[in-house]
Amino acid sequence: MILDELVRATRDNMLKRQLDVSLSDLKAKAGQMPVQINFPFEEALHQPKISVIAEIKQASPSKGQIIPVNQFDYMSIARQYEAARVDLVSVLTEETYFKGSLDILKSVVKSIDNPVLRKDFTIDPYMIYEAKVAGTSAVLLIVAILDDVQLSQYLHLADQLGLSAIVEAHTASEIKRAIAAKARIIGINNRNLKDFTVDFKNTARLRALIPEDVSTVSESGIQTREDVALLEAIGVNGILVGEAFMKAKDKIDMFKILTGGNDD
Ligand SMILES: O=P(O)(O)OC[C@@H](O)[C@@H](O)c1c[nH]c2ccccc12
Repeated sequence: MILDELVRATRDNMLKRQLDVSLSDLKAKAGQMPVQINFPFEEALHQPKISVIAEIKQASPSKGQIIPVNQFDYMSIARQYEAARVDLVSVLTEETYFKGSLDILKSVVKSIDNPVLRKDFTIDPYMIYEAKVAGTSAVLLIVAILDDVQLSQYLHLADQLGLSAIVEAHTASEIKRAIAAKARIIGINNRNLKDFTVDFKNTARLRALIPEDVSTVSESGIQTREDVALLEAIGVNGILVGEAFMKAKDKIDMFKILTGGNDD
């Protein structure tokens, strides 16, 4: 299964990074950083309109290389997202299949004011400290690759560090586990990570299981104004859009298309 392979690669890469920077180094650095007690990532999801999380990724296991390597000017893409007035930015940091990195993340965080999500296969507290030290506002916790103890421990650690967490689910039982772990943001992944199919109907069904006081983000496969209108009708706080933005020559235009032109 692809998810097992992603977790394996993530662990290998993390072990390599640990040779350079130990957990205690990271903890010491994190201890010197301010805790963002206002959780800006969550604040940005609490608006009357749908919030847009624009993602920076050059490649993925389902699509391969999304844009040519020489067009992957992530600093420029980040600034275009900011100029388009997207609400939040997500940066893929998984190295092997998504060709991301912590360096990309750090550069993006420094170059824009938007709260930034570290998008990765979080499998160890080490990665949550890395996200904190990189200056991000949120991490991703994927229910399918964590047990219940890890899920609540990692949520608690993120909270202590002043980081928000998108807890990602794809099935009804995963949604239940996310709620039981007291997730404040649940990401419904429209893409099935086993066969890569995208299904908004599944999302509509799962949305109904999430209580009103939990924010919902719809993730993956969102390409058109019609897709977004459907998700607005289902009622989600935010959408996470990667490929459509990465392929768009004009990010400002794409933002206007997706949101129906209301840039308030
Ligand atoms: O490029 P898309 O189809 O708009 O999808 C973005 C995002 O949802 C996708 O990158 C994603 C969703 N969940 C993930 C978990 C890990 C890595 C990546 C992802």
